[in-house]
Amino acid sequence: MKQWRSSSLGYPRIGERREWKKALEAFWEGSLSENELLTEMKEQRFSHINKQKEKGIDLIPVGDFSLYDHVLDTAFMFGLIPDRFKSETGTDDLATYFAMARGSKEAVACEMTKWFNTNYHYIVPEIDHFAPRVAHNQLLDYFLEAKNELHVKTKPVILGPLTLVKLAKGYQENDFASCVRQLIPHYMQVFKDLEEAGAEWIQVDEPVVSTSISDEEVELLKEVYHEITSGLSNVKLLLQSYFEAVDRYEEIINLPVDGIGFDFVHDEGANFAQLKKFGFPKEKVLAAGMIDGRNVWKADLNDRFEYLEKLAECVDSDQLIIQPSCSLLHTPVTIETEDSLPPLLKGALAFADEKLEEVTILTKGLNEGKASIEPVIDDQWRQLDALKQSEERNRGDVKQEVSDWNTRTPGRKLPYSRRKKVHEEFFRLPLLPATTIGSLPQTKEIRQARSKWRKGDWGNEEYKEFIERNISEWVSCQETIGLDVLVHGEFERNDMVEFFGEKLGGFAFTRFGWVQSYGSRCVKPPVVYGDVYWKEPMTVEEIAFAQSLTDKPLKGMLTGPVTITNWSFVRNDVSKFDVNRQIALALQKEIHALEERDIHMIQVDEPALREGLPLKVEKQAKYLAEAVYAFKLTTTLAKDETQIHTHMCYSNFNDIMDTIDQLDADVISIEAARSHGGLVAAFENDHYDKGIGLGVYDIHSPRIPPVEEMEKSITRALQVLDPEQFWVNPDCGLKTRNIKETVESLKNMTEAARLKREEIKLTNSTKAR
Ligand SMILES: CN1c2c(nc(N)[nH]c2=O)NC[C@@H]1CNc1ccc(C(=O)N[C@@H](CCC(=O)N[C@@H](CCC(=O)N[C@@H](CCC(=O)O)C(=O)O)C(=O)O)C(=O)O)cc1
Ligand SMILES: N[C@@H](CCS)C(=O)O
Ligand SMILES: [Zn+2]
Repeated sequence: MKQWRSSSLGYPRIGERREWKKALEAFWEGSLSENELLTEMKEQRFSHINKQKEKGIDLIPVGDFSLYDHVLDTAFMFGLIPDRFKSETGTDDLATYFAMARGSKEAVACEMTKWFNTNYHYIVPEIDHFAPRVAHNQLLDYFLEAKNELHVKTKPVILGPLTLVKLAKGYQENDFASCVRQLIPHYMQVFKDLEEAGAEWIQVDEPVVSTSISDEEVELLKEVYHEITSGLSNVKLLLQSYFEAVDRYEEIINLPVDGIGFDFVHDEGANFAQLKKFGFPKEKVLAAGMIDGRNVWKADLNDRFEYLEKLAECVDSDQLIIQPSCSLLHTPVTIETEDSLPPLLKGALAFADEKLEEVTILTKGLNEGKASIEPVIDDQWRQLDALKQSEERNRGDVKQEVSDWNTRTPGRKLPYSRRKKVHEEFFRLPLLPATTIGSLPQTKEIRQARSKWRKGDWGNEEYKEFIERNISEWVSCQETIGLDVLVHGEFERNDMVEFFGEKLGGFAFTRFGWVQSYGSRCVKPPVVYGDVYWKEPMTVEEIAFAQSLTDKPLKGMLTGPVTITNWSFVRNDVSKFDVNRQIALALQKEIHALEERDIHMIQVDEPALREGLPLKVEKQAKYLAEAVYAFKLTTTLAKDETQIHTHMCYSNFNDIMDTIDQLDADVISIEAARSHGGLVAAFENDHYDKGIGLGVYDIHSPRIPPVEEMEKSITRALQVLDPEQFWVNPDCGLKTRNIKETVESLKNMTEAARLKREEIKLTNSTKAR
């Protein structure tokens, strides 16, 4: 008699061949009708359910699928539609939904930001005139279609009210509880509908419980779940946490819900330690996240099984559900189609489908006894062990170099105050130098050219010529626009991380290993499977070529060690900090190679530095110290005249100002346009003295910002920053913008810089008189 059950928290949306992305983009371009889109999406939803069923998953989710983003779905379902999107055609139509995500002619899109410490971006709900309602119970539709057409009783998944409000903006901090309370009746309505439709379990995701939460929030959790569950009779609620150990275990396990889901992978043993110490309520179901939902490695099934046996001792039979640690949104779909990976590596990999198989294997082991899964355990262990023993994972030279640095303190030779003088002399830049962040439009033509080259339709020479033609055109375009520091445009790069992954030793890259980054945009994180080392110059040819075309300084472009680590799938047999250091040493050599070719302004991008900040406050200092160490290790050997830039975006930086300072970069460009002066305010209390470019326009929007708007933003920044330290630049790279938008916006930006420069000179000369 079967006792234990398997479950899935969420399945990747994008499809094995990114069918989801392609359908969405075809719809936005107008080549697919709304009906065709919805039909195609339904087919995909069904295929995900069927696949999970075939894998043997007992509790299959619905509501994890989305037409853009699940946070947006939840906000939309509860009618949280900002006034600017309220169209004549009705507020809950598809056009409104996509306008919130992507903007429209009439209204700028909702903000987008990082989903906890992942590289997935969600649409930030806006709570302005807060009047929640159930606009449309989409979850019920999903549940019913699966029940009626596939005869599968699924498990609806929804983002819980505390997390929804926590992730939203537009309310005062002390209105948090009131906003959550106002949502309760509407959540209850959604749950009641599902109950009536026959749902057995509803998974309510409350990942906020895995962050550092306050006493008031814990009290609110109790109140909310007490009220919600008191209105339900048959359907069971499972409160799901992930990405870390829960912060307040004792209180969480006593919430009046029927089951609690824990992450037993990313908790560093803390969930289990608390479970041992405080026990687990007999009447509740423990949903155990046993398989890592965020990496791509096969699990050591023996270890996982023994762990499960220990858990099984703590709960009654029938009370344990086995599942991945989080939604599989963060992993590629399947390893099956990867035909060009080294066999040693492929044998050790598991993507979403394979992870679900691991879940069902563990479940089988519990139900039928370990002997029933012993052959799989052994086979999997052999494959992992072969990789562990491989040369790639045991490079003495790399390990030695990292440990040699342990006795030295990385850092620039001269202090910033002296480097500044050297750089003034060396570059002779005007006041408020105007520059960009690195990438220029990655047009369809560029992507197609790369595709032809990869397929072998184009040879190396043809591709090189094509890239050089783009570089030449854009160098002269940047000169015409009047930018003071130029970039080569990153045309040769598919992605700022994957590109380096393809060139560094110890990395592998997949063919179809895509994961959703935001909306229809995907990334293909490279896999760090061995010790990382520099093989040969990776960026020098293109950058030196660009420099040869101009007398203006050319800013070389590298992706920093922390970002490469955070946006790759990293081996799990050593710490991420070790991987950071190995990558840093490889990049150190790239900086040297750039200097050898007379590139003396080098940007080391670290957009993912803030994103990787641990969710628990007590772990943050160590992470930040390691990030600073890796950055300094990368830049430590740079010559005095080399000006090191860095760039950060996609996060809120106010809380890591000290870290930013400690990086000791000569110049930082940082996203600021979307925070409407919020970041500038952070500098009011800070004594940041190095070069800084607070982004003066939002590159995510196709809108061309007028000169006056950017002038205002410079003026605002100069109220707290010295004109001597200020740089003028957009928020982030321009790869997703088209050529016209880019050129027009940059013209306006340089004009704003010029006008401001004139104004400052005039004021200074008046003062001097
Ligand atoms: C700065 N950002 C980044 C993040 N993470 C990264 N790893 N990289 C980043 O740059 N996180 C935070 C943000 C997220 N922002 C973005 C922005 C844009 C994209 C994006 O445009 N993704 C593309 C895929 C990019 C890519 O690798 N392109 C390949 C081509 C791949 C492809 O689709 N090939 C086609 C053939 C092409 C053709 O013939 O037209 C095929 O295989 O079928 C390349 O340029 O070579 C996307 O389309 O989603 C992502 C994150
Ligand atoms: N240099 C990169 C940084 C993106 S965060 C770019 O410009 O795209
Ligand atoms: Zn950026």
